[in-house]
Amino acid sequence: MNLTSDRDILTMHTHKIGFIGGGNMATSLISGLIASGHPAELIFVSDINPDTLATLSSSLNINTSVDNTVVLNAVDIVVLAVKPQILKAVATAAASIVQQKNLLVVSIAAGISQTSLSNWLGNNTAIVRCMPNTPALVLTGATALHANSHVSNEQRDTAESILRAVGITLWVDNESDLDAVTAVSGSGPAYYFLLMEAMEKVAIDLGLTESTARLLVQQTALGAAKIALESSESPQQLRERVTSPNGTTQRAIETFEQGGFTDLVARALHAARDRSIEMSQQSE
Ligand SMILES: NC(=O)C1=CN([C@@H]2O[C@H](COP(=O)(O)OP(=O)(O)OC[C@H]3O[C@@H](n4cnc5c(N)ncnc54)[C@H](OP(=O)(O)O)[C@@H]3O)[C@@H](O)[C@H]2O)C=CC1
Ligand SMILES: O=C(O)[C@@H]1CCC=N1
Repeated sequence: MNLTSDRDILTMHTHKIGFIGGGNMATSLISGLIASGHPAELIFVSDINPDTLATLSSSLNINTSVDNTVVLNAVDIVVLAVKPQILKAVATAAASIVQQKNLLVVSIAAGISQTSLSNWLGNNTAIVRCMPNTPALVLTGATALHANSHVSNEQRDTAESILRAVGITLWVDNESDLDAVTAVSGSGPAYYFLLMEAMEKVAIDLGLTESTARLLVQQTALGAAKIALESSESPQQLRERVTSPNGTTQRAIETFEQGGFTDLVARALHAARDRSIEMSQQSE
């Protein structure tokens, strides 16, 4: 947790926060909020799936309803956490309560623009669009936020303090930067998991047991991330420190580069960024 002031703590612990959609991301955010001290009784979630709600209710002791309007009526802030494809229907149905109660709306949907959200929720709605990531579950999330012109400074602080309870936060002035953020940190955990998945498989092929392979891969990922965060050196310098001349790492890195690793990473992130833009255009 990275709270910076008593005001942050007060803000996040007294607001009634609602989540529409109780899936992967909402669960990460809610778990993180509770782990960081937000009272469970001030958290409300709605979802179309009663089983999802039953699990959330029993594991986290929060308020649940299959009816989105029950949650909208109960809260001060609503986090829209459904899939982008169904956000239009959910937002349009929420619009009258959002306007009536002047709710602050926080959208975590990838590729849904401020323009679309305003069109669906009402043009004067205070909307913070943000892009978190799943490490929020373990209070190590990274979230970029963008506020529209109807969001007051106090509302900016409130929205940020919710996300800051589950990791680091930063604001982007240009909404279009969220497309790049989505490609880097929104989708990013999956890239590291893909590498871990591949390394684990090969470690087993090389003769290690499954449990040994997993433990070594996990601890190596943790160690690399920790040293990168704590060191003043760049990733390139840190990589070079591991790479003894003509040693094992050099052989592996050369193999990665011969396979076009850096170019492949570039193509993957461009593809994710382009998909985010495409989704925004399709939603408008
Ligand atoms: N997953 C990630 O890493 C990240 C996701 N995001 C964004 O977060 C949002 C949620 O993603 P994620 O949590 O992965 O998705 P999930 O599918 O896990 O969660 C969405 C939930 O909403 C439920 N739902 C569907 N229709 C409705 C409805 N009409 N009213 C209420 N709830 C409904 C779904 O139920 P059912 O499954 O039964 O349809 C599901 O439980 C997306 O917009 C995504 O772009 C942002 C950053 C990272
Ligand atoms: O894959 C997606 O579209 C979402 C957005 C970022 C992570 N998951």
